[in-house]
Amino acid sequence: MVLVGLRRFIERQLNNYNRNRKRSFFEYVILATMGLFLGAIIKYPNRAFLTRARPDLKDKAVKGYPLLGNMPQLLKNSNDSLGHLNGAFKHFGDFFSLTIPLFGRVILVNTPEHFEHVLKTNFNNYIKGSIFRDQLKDILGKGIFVSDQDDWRFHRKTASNIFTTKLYRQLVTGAFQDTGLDLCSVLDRHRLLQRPVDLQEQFLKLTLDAFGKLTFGLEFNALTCEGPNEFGDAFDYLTANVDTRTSNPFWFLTDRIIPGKSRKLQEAIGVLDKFGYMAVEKRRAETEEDKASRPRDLLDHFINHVADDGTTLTDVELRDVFVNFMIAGRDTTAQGLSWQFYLLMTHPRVMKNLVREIDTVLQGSNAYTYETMMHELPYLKAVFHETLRLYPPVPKNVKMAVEDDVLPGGIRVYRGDVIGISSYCLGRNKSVWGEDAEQFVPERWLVDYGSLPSAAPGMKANASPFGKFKAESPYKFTSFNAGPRLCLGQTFATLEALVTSCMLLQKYEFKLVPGQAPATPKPSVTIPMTNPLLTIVTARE
Ligand code: HEM
Repeated sequence: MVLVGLRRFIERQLNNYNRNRKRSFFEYVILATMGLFLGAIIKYPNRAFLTRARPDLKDKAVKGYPLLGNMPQLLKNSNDSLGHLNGAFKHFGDFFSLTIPLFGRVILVNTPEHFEHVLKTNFNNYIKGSIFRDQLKDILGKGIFVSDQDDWRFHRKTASNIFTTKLYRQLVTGAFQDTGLDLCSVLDRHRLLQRPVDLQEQFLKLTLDAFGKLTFGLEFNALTCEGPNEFGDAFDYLTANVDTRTSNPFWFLTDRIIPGKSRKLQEAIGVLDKFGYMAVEKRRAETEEDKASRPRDLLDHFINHVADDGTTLTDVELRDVFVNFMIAGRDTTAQGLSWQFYLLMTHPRVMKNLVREIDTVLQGSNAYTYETMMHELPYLKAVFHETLRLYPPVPKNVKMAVEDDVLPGGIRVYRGDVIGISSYCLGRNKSVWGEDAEQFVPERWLVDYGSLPSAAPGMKANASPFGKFKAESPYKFTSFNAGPRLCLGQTFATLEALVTSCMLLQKYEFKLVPGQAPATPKPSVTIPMTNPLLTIVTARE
């Protein structure tokens, strides 16, 4: 249709020209628009409009389309964006560049030196920025994940108050065991009915219950109540749908055009709002007596904050705190546990070693103390870290340059450029992790592994036979981020995952339901699995 119209229009113009006839105003406008369009195509033959030509990146630029740059490729590959990103690094090496309309130039980097530069050395120059904020503001509001500079400092400082060793000591012997026991009841029910269980679903319920209660005083009871999980479902819908905004710069239009999408988004956001405001309202209504009867939690710290000018946080700001922390505390650890159990079930040798370590160290007890979890189970810690290396719950991230800069290796960055970093790709980079980078090998995290006889002199009878855990530089293992914005919940998440793993592996054996396709990451801002993790659970002999 458009092409036929265009052809007729050109024919008419040629006739007019031959007959020396005057053109209408409308025809002049169309001709001028066509001229501008043609000029723009000549100016931006293979990159997005309004982006700067970068001859210095010629060999590192993914060839794009006139005016649209690399947007068509991103949209085409959006079902496996991590796989394609990883493939591009394999092709281009340590860095490459894309252009996207409205987002501008994106430079993607993939070495520890680049991560260190962006996340620490020149931290102040690389902010979340307006593109990222706009994409997420209807969900995350002005919370910690989308804030920069003073706003971010306020959130970080206020939240840091709760992440103390005292809290961790209480959690490992209290709340984490309580939710672990609830999960065991669910597994027992499935076991007795000989029904497979979706472990991914159950881990999401576990972290929701633990985090909701500990930080905002909300009893979700997701594990103990069967039936739909209103909060969890809304959350999953949003994280999956928001991810498309990173590859589609016109998301603000398409979200409205796709039938029903805008309504569904609003409904899901409404569910988060409902729970957020409920937590705030409940807390504001508490008596002094109620307050004294429970430990201070995250919401207390934010609700009691008084700024220098005497103002306190509004309900909307507290709702944003709620949503940001729920996304941090629920999805990440649950996904870490899901991928860990998947990898254990598909690597029986590792599973066997891990069960041996847990049995040796804990001797059948539930002495999940802070010290035991942090220092006496090196193989378990290695398994968890190796899982997060291959399947980081925050697999990709972007930063925006405030000023011109030069990255390691001499890569020029101009103000407004976007820097893309991916823990998923760095974790699979062979020049960083070795030829076996894409294999699941927990032993890479251990020292003295295999060199100690099982009962070496001076060794405790219940010491782990697997040596010691060796932490990596946070710029090489970036799954918890690094620098000033290092994950605030790193120890919290590690302890929750370790206690839960011990409780489950002491009691049960886990086998994948046969015939399932290999697990793959589902497109999302985090890294859920595409399909349920259907598992057969049996009691250990
Ligand atoms: C395996 C579990 C977890 C992983 C892999 C993880 C990873 C990360 C990553 C990569 C970031 C940086 C995100 C960004 O800048 O956009 C981050 C930030 C953060 N995480 Fe975690 N996280 C985990 C669990 C948790 C938990 C359980 C909590 C809360 C208890 C938490 C609290 C936070 C907070 C508050 C931030 C923002 C820090 C800041 O911007 O200063 N995380 N996390």
